[in-house]
Amino acid sequence: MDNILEISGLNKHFGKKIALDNVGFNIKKGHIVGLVGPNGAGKSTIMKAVLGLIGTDSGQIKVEDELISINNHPALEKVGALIEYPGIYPYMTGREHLKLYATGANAESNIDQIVEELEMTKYIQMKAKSYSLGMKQKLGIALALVNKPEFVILDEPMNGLDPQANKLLRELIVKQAKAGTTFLISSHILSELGKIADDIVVIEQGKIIADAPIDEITHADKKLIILETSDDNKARQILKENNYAVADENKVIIQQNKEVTLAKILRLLVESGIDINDVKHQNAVLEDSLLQILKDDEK
Ligand SMILES: Nc1ncnc2c1ncn2[C@@H]1O[C@H](COP(=O)(O)OP(=O)(O)OP(=O)(O)O)[C@@H](O)[C@H]1O
Repeated sequence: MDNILEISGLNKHFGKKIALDNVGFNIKKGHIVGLVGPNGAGKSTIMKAVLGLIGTDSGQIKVEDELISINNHPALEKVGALIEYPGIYPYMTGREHLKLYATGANAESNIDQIVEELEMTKYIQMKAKSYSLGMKQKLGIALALVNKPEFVILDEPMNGLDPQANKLLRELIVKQAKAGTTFLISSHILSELGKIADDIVVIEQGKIIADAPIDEITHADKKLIILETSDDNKARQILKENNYAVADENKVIIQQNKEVTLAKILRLLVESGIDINDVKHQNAVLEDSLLQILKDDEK
């Protein structure tokens, strides 16, 4: 079986509010999947349903081919999770928290390993009441990972982390995914998610509106050409008159593809008396692609 998670036809109401509307998607083993969408779209609700923390009205969730519900979650022994704010007790040390969670014969060495990997050694023996937001967040991530689960669900794991901690977390996630661990991660920090995700699932108002490999979502095959010219306004106007799709920005930005080549664009502009001062290439970033997907869906 290739999929670690299979969700189909999932519906959930909170009173009259539809939180999940016929949600379905699968996650392949060893993949890092980003779950993205606006505030209140339904990301946390999906994660809680997968963890059997909330019931749903209808639909199916399977982890490792086993059905999950609020009353039945045998497969969840293989799952580690950080959902919203980690439950942290101020008068316990970080290490005591990890001891509460760690199970199995290798519990102590697993604790040592995750503390070292997340660079928490300096403060792991201190009471959690002295922890900063980022230190608490790291402890929450450590709790999700300490038992080396096969499937990890992280809701906004980058919250409160500084750039160095973010990098550490990214590297750890990629390393574990290479070793076979699967990740479902929600984050509003798309620049961070975009660096590690294999696949992206986009949710809006409870509906899945896109579900594809990240290269497809960001059109990695189509680069942007960014020009600096002697007259950017005139350059944009000429390109538009010649049916090129030009972004309405201060710069001159055109999406490159098989038909739209740099050579054709430069020739057209130079022949129109415009000097080219600089040419840059840029891959579309996840944030822009997501905004476009949400805009298209609105239409
Ligand atoms: N316990 C609850 N009672 C009532 N409404 C809820 C409850 N939990 C979630 N909702 C509603 O369900 C919808 C989806 O919420 P959810 O927390 O899943 O969104 P989200 O995508 O995680 O948002 P964010 O990015 O802001 O964290 C929202 O409209 C929210 O108000």
